[in-house]
Amino acid sequence: MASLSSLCSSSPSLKPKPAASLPKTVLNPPFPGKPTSLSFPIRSSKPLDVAAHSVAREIAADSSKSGGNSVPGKPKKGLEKDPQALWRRYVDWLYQHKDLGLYLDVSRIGFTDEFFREMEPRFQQSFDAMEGLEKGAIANPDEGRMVGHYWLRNSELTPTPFLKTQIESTLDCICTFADEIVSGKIKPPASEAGRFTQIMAVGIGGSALGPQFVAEALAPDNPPLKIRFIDNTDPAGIDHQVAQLGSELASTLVIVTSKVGIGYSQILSQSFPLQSGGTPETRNGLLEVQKAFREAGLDFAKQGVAITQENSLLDNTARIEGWLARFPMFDWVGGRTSVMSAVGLLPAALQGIDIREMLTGAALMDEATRSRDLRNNPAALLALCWYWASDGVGSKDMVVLPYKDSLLLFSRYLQQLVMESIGKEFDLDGNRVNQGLTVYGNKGSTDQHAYIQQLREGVHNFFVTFIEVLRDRPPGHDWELEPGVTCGDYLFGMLQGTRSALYANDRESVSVTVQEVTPRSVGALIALYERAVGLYASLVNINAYHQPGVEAGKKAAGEVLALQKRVLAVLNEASCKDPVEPLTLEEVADRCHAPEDIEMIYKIIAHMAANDRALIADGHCGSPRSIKVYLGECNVDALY
Ligand SMILES: O=P(O)(O)OC[C@H]1O[C@H](O)[C@H](O)[C@@H](O)[C@@H]1O
Repeated sequence: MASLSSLCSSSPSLKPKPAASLPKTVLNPPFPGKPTSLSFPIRSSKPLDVAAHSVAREIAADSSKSGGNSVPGKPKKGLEKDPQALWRRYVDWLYQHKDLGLYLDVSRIGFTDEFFREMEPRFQQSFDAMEGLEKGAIANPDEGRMVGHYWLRNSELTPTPFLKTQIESTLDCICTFADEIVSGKIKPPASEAGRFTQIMAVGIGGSALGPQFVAEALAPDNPPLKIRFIDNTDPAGIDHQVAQLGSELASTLVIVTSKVGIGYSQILSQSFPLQSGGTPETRNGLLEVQKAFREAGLDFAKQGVAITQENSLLDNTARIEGWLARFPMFDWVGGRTSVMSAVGLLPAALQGIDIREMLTGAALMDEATRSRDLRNNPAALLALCWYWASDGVGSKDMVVLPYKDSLLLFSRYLQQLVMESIGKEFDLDGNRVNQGLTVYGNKGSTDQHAYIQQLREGVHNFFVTFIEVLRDRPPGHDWELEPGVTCGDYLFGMLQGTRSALYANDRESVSVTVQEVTPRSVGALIALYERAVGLYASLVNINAYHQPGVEAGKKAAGEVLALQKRVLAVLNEASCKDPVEPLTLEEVADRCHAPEDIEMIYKIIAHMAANDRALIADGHCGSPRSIKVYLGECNVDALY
C-alpha cells in the first residue's frame, strides 16, 4: 500500500468573516413591477476602485438607457472597422509566447488607449497582490488560507521547505504509482486481465472537471487505462457507468477524490451518515460503487484510491480499510485549481499523459504572466479585456469556443474556474457587489449550427473567446478533400469567418491560438486562465478563492432530506394501523408539525410515489389537494 499521509498538511480552522450589515441602494431605474430591493449597485470603499467603478457605474447606467457603448472610453459608434487600422491594431497588440507557441489576439476587443491608461496603475496593484499570494500571503482571508496552486509547478516558490518537499514527494509518488499500475506491477486481485484496465473516477466540481477536461484533451486513443466518471448523485447515471464496465469492474481502479472528504466510513456509517462539510454526491458515488463491488464478490479496498486532505474521514476510512493508495490534497490548493495536484495528475498519468510536460507548460505560462508589463502579460491582457467587455460588473457573458473537439470541455472547466471564483456577493471590504462573469460554450464549428445565430444578430450580451489550434492533424495524415482544401481548412475558415461576422456586427472577441493540443499547451492554457482569474478578482476587489454561496444549496438539500425522514415516519405510523390510514397532504404536514412546508411535503411524496416508495390511495399527483397517501409496507421496527 502506498501510504502518503506523511506528505499531507493539516487544515487550519476556518475563520468566517462576520456578516457585514449593508445599505441597499438602487443604481438603475427599476424594471416596472420588479421589487427594487433586488437591485444592488457596485459599491466600494477603496479609493483605488472609485475611478474604475465609476466608469462601470456610468456604463451600467448608460447601457440601461441606450443599449451601451456611450460611456467614457468606449467608442460611441461601434468598433473600429477600417481594415488598415484593424491590421495595425492586430499587430500592435498581438501577444506571442515563443517557447509555448501561444498567441493572444485582443485586437477585436474595442478598449481605448484612455481605458488602458486608466487601468494600468490598477493592474500594478493586482500584480502586487499576486506577488504576495505567491509568497504565501493569506490570499483567501475568509478561510484563513494560503493559495498555492502556482507552487505545484514550481516548488521553488513555496514559502517553506516543508511544502516544497510535500509537492515533490507527492509528484514522485504519483509517477511511481502510475508506472506500477500501468506496467502491471500492482495488479487487481481478481481479474483475468492481470492488470488494471479502467479507472472509475468518483468526485464532483473541482474534483472532476479538471480530470475530465484533461482526459478529453490529452488521453491517447488507446490509453493504458480508460477513464470514466461518476460526478453526480444521479442513480441512473451511476448505474450506466457501472454497467458499461461490466466484467471489467474486476480490473477497475476506483479513484475517489474529495478535498473536504466525503464524511463516510463503513465503520461509522450508522452514527455518521454524512459528516458536516462533506460532499454528499461523492459519498453516494462511493457507496454505489462499493455496492457494485460487493455484488460482484470483489474486495473494494484492493482497488480503491483516495485523494483527499490528510485526516479527512475519507482519508481515515481509506487508511483503516487498507485501500490500495492514498494521495494528499493540500489545504492551500482549492478544488477548482487542483488539476495540477494529485487530483488531475494521477488520473492523467494513468492514462499515459505526460504530466511533467503539463507542469512545464503551466510553469512557463506562470513565468510569462508574472510580468508587470501589462501589454506583455497575456493573463493581464485577458483580465483587461474581461473588464472592458463586461464593464467590470459582469454585464456581458463570456462565450468560450474552442475550434477543436478535444478541447470541448475547456468551456465547462472554465465555467467553474471563473464563475465560482468571480461570482461573489460581497467584495473584500464587505460591500455588496454581486460580482460575476458568466461563462458558457461548447465548441466550434458545431455551435455555429446551434446558437451563433443569436450571437450574431440577437441580444448583445456577450463577448467571445475563440480558442484556435493551428495543427489540424498529426503530420502525414492530412489530405485534400477538394483541390487545395482540407477538412481542417474548413474548421479554420469557420473560425475566422465567425470571428469576422461577429465583429462586423460589433460583437467583440478574444482569440487564443496554440500550435497543437499537447500536455504542454494544455498546462499553459490552464495556467493562463488561473492567473487571469486571480488578476481580475483583484481588480474588482473580491476573494476569488472561497465559495460561500455553495453551502446554502447543500444546507437546504439536507433540510429537505430531514423533512423526508419525518414524512416517512408519519406515513409509516399511519400505514401500520389496522386498517391502514391513508393521509391527505394537510394531515401529513400537521403530523410533521410543518404546515408551512406543505409544498415540499407534496414534492417529497410525489417523488416517493414515482419511485414506488409511497402509494397513492385517492386522487393523483397532478392534483395535489386530492391525494391520500400511505406506504405499501409497515415497518414495525421504525415505530419505536
Ligand atoms: O473536492 P470536494 O471537497 O469534494 O469539493 C468538490 C466541490 O465542492 C463544492 O461544490 C465546491 O464549491 C467546489 O469548489 C468543489 O470543487
